[in-house]
Amino acid sequence: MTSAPRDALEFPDSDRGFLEPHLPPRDGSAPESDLPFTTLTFATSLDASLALSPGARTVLSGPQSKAMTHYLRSRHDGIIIGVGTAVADDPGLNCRITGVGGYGKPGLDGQPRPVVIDPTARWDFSDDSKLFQLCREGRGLAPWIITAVEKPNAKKQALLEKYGGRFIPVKMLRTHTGRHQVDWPDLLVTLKSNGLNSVMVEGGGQVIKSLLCPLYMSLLDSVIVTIAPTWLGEGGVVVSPDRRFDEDGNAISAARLKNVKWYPFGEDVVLCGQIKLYD
Ligand SMILES: NC(=O)c1ccc[n+]([C@@H]2O[C@H](COP(=O)([O-])OP(=O)(O)OC[C@H]3O[C@@H](n4cnc5c(N)ncnc54)[C@H](O)[C@@H]3O)[C@@H](O)[C@H]2O)c1
Ligand SMILES: Nc1nc(=O)c(N)c(NC[C@H](O)[C@H](O)[C@H](O)COP(=O)(O)O)[nH]1
Repeated sequence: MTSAPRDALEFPDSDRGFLEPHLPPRDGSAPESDLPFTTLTFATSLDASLALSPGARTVLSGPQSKAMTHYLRSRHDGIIIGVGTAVADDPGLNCRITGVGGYGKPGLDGQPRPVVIDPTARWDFSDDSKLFQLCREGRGLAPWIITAVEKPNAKKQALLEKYGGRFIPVKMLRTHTGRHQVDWPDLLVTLKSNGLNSVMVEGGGQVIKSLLCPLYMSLLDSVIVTIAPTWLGEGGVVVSPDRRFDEDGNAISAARLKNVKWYPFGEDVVLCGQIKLYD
């Protein structure tokens, strides 16, 4: 073991057991499936906000649930975020649990692949971006950027490739409001065929909303939500999927979990479950 960096987090064995039924199998996802094991995980306030505003990095998780999120990162091959989160947070998207590669262990074993959905390749990353600092220090992997642009900016591409990352062009649909919409099954199949047997989707709001729709929610194998005891107030980035309607036109819930377990964790509570599918 090499010594762990100062930002290393501890996540004791005694805290790990409860998560096991909600995690990808240790030997990878079902080999016969084209899809990776897919977990939706995020932290929310009591008023369903992920952040104070779309551009604001907002700490919600307490120390224990933050360490839990990093443990989840060690148990997935990839982390998916939207470009809004990349721009707002300048994230590291690595795993900082003691014992993984770069945190007490040589190599990058246990480090997930960051995957950023960026339809127009607008993320203006540079050598100073946190992700690349971590790559230089041997503490994280370079991102894959999922884009609808066929020929992204050559300078950005060179920088990305210098660290072992890349742009992955995919076909995207457009919503009725003109927004890009990734074809989730297609993206997940692409990620699995590139070696990611499990992925966790961390957010932000638009990414989560796009998954929690009738067309795509069945792709989720597991949902793990940290609920922090705070209200962020109006103007936050809210997790609020589109409503569904029954055959009589009455509004019904947008999505619901089944097999639910609640675990108090420090001052937070961690909610684990699976998407309940409707007929
Ligand atoms: N609390 C948490 O767990 C958590 C997690 C992640 C992000 N956040 C916060 O959320 C905020 C960002 O959320 P947001 O909703 O503004 O941005 P986002 O991260 O969801 O990114 C939005 C952008 O990503 C792309 N995108 C998203 N979904 C897509 C899809 N299905 N198809 C194609 N492109 C898609 C689009 O370009 C869109 O403009 C930040 O403040 C961040 O700190 C919090
Ligand atoms: N679990 C969790 N609790 C939080 O309080 C919070 N703000 C996030 N946010 C999720 C987001 O996807 C990434 O955590 C950030 O983008 C930063 O990532 P890093 O920590 O730099 O690796 N996630």
